[in-house]
Amino acid sequence: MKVAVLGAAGGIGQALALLLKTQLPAGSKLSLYDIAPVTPGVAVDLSHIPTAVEVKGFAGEDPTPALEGADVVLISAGVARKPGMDRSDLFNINAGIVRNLVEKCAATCPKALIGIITNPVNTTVAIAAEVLKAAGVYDKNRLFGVTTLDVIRSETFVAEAKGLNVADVKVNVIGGHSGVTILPLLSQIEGVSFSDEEVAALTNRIQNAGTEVVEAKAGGGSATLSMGQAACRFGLSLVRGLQGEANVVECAYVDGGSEHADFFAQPVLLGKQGIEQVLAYGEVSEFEANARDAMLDTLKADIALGVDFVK
Ligand SMILES: NC(=O)C1=CN([C@@H]2O[C@H](COP(=O)(O)OP(=O)(O)OC[C@H]3O[C@@H](n4cnc5c(N)ncnc54)[C@H](O)[C@@H]3O)[C@@H](O)[C@H]2O)C=CC1
Ligand SMILES: O=C([O-])CC(=O)C(=O)O
Repeated sequence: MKVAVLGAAGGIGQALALLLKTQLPAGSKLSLYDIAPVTPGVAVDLSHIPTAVEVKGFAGEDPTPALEGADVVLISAGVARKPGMDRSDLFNINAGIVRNLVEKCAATCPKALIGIITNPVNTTVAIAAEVLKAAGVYDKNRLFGVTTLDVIRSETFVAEAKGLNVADVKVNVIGGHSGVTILPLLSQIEGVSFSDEEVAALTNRIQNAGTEVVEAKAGGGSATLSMGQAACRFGLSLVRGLQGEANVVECAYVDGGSEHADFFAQPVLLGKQGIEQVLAYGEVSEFEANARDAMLDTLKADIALGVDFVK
């Protein structure tokens, strides 16, 4: 199994690469690419860790050598937020970066599963889909917006608030990956109940958790370490699905035939071809149904921005 990380010299990329070096199955290959000249050095550094995962690093303008034979491509290349910025403020720079990198994926590894981390995810995934369509290689079951950070944040915050073992807390997060489009389905969590005030406060914290990190880092970037962990969890799930493991389920932002929008984050069953089955997200509370319906104009506008950018 070969996993490529594009943006591998960045804050997320390096954390993700470290976790993949130590957690990918034995015999895997890890391919690191970034425009930053340090990237081959990041690979040399990681290569001294004694695991049976081969690491290679590539820098420069062309990601092609890193993408050859890739089964999974995780893209975190681009710029991150500073205080006062919204994720949509990243569009001007990151849209072009994602478009160019996905063009290279289409040409070099058209069957790879592609996970987009680069913000604004609601829009960059739509850009990736249009690029793949234009190249004639689009398969909706192989493209994912990585929303796992919203899931792990929800699990962490709920466990903290309710004094639970975090390993036992599972939360579906649906919608998209910014502000009001992030909707944790707290009503579904087994064995806990929340007051209306708790639901409102927890939902708000999860929706604004990215900003919480951006402000705490005070100009030094956004979430990198927790995102590295989230992307590693998601990337390993893609690999486990590809290897034929049963019952691998993750929430992700996908073109899954949702009644709500062309792309919508919801649980998907992963398999040898990427998405094996898009799963229903289940019963929701009245609060959640209202929040879901209220986000749709924002989400659809974010998607349209990406489609228009490519067309
Ligand atoms: N999906 C999610 O939940 C999350 C997404 N993000 C997003 O991930 C992205 C990366 O964040 P960080 O790693 O913190 O940023 P960073 O600035 O630390 O790293 C970005 C890396 O991308 C590289 N890069 C820029 N243009 C490139 C290109 N054309 N080809 C290859 N590499 C290129 C840079 O050299 C840099 O090493 C941002 O857009 C951020 O908003 C961040 C946190 C969570
Ligand atoms: O908030 C940001 O800019 C980075 C991000 O997507 C997150 O931490 O969820």
